[in-house]
Amino acid sequence: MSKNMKTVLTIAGSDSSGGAGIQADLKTMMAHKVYGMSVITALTAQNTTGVAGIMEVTPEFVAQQLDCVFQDIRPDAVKIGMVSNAEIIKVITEKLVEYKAENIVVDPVMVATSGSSLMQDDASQALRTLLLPLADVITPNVPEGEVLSGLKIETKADMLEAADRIASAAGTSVLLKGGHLKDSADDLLFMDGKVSWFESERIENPNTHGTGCTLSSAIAANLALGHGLEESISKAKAYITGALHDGMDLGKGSGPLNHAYRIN
Ligand SMILES: Nc1ncnc2c1ncn2[C@@H]1O[C@H](COP(=O)(O)OP(=O)(O)O)[C@@H](O)[C@H]1O
Ligand SMILES: Cc1ncc(COP(=O)(O)OP(=O)(O)O)c(N)n1
Repeated sequence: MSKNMKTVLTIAGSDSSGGAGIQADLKTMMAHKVYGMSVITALTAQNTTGVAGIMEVTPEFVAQQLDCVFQDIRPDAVKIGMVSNAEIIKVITEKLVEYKAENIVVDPVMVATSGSSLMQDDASQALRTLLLPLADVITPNVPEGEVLSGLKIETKADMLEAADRIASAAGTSVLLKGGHLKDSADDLLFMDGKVSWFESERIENPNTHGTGCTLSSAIAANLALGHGLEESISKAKAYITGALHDGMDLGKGSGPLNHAYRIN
């Protein structure tokens, strides 16, 4: 019996194709040998070609799931992904405060790479004012970074300005991911006014479904394992790069990653 098992909770949407959302999060946690738990905010009918439908869970049932988790197995870290409306964001915020949750990673999921919206328009304000300030780190991609900063992001210099702005507004660390830029796949951490780049080669692989979910879950898993934020990001970046390199090819569109890629 392992008494030292670390635990991570994902609060996110379900992806029926298993490449993003809750399914990607739990697979990533398993690959990191931490115990994964899930609070589901929405069901999506989706595959590698896009999102066909969304069924939201009621805020009351999200609260009930959170109570069940926190009153029994306390998570060492929490990852938050798809939270599609303001009421769900409000209830998650209240519960995280009530239970004094630690090591919170928020991936501000707004639009899937396939183009489908995963957040209602009125939720953006609740995200900014309620949830983002609670996070230890938030992990926007370039389009999300543009919405949160109000700036166009085309270069690494733009990334720096946008991350600075988002960090000041939310009062937390920001990992701005560079996967949507053309020439690099470098991610920028803005933490306490300090800038760190996490660099990797750009891998020519069209199968990138769920990269953001996977990265944020890997960061949460590493935080739960006791690593600091920079080390957790560095390890998560190595994991995502390895999984992309693995070259698994499933489905008719942008396929999922091999989450079982071996971690050193
Ligand atoms: N083609 C690629 N080659 C290498 N790393 C990539 C590539 N695409 C994305 N990544 C990495 O995957 C992670 C997720 O990034 P990104 O694709 O920007 O987020 P999202 O999936 O939220 O849109 C980041 O660490 C990013 O640098
Ligand atoms: C249920 C669900 N949650 C999040 C996403 C978005 O996943 P992400 O890793 O940010 O990026 P893409 O898969 O869109 O590249 C999703 N599709 N479904």
